[in-house]
Amino acid sequence: MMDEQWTIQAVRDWGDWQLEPYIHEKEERSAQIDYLLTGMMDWDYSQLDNNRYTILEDEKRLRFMVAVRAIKGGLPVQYALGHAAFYGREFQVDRRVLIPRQETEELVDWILKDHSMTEALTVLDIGTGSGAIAVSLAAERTNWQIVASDISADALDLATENIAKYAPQVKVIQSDLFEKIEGQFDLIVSNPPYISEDERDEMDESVLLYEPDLALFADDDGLVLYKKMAQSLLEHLSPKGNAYFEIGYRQGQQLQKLFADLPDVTVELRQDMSGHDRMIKVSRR
Ligand SMILES: C[S@@+](CC[C@H](N)C(=O)[O-])C[C@H]1O[C@@H](n2cnc3c(N)ncnc32)[C@H](O)[C@@H]1O
Repeated sequence: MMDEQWTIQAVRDWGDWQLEPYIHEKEERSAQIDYLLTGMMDWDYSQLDNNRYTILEDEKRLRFMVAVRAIKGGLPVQYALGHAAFYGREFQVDRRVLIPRQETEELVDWILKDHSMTEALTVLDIGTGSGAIAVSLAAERTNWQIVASDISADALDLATENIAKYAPQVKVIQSDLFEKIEGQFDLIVSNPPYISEDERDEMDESVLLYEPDLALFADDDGLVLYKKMAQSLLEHLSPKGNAYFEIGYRQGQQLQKLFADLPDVTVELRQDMSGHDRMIKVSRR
């Protein structure tokens, strides 16, 4: 039974009022509400603006209200919606995987700018999570042979859905770093967990509460997985191959040194759009 008629603008205002005590900045509240509505309606932002006085069907209004209540409890909007935007595509996400971040899009961009479609490359993505990196590369470079790996079977179950949707050619392997990986690759890419335990206090509560620890934290000041990958990197990187890593903004100097100690490589450190050290490329000479 339909009790009330709610326009899009009315639910937007309701959402804003609900979230005000939790998300203090108006702009941030509006961004989350509009992200939720466009995602639910499968609209772009101009459609949302043009449909302000459209009546929202009851089932969608209830879904929106449930999602807003979950966001009030700290649930990231992408988990509430069930998907997140990454490099122009919507990836299914839930609490099994990290929500893919903008900084990681910059890493993908670096790789794509370095390598055109004319090169037929083999690629390994270590710690694929939702599959965001592997799928984006595979969708943009359809002739590349790409393996997506993760230690987490749960993450790989979800990655498999994103792979099926956008890039069914990507192969999936469950592996602790290189443990189950055979052979060499022209490109190795990884955005491993790199947050040190003592950074917990600086982190958003919603990240700590909802995103998987396995995707966030690493021992040895967040460096342990890079150190392990460095040990086997040259065994798995083709001659003239390149490896790209996302890194924590305080880890640039240490990681540059770690990789530069490998024989016959060059190392390049790059900053993200905010000017923080964020990515490293290791090239075999
Ligand atoms: C920071 S998330 C990155 C997810 C995705 N690649 C992205 O950029 O959005 C790190 C991923 O590494 C995985 N991981 C953690 N330890 C690992 C290990 N020892 N071997 C392989 N994957 C690991 C986690 O399960 C998680 O999916």
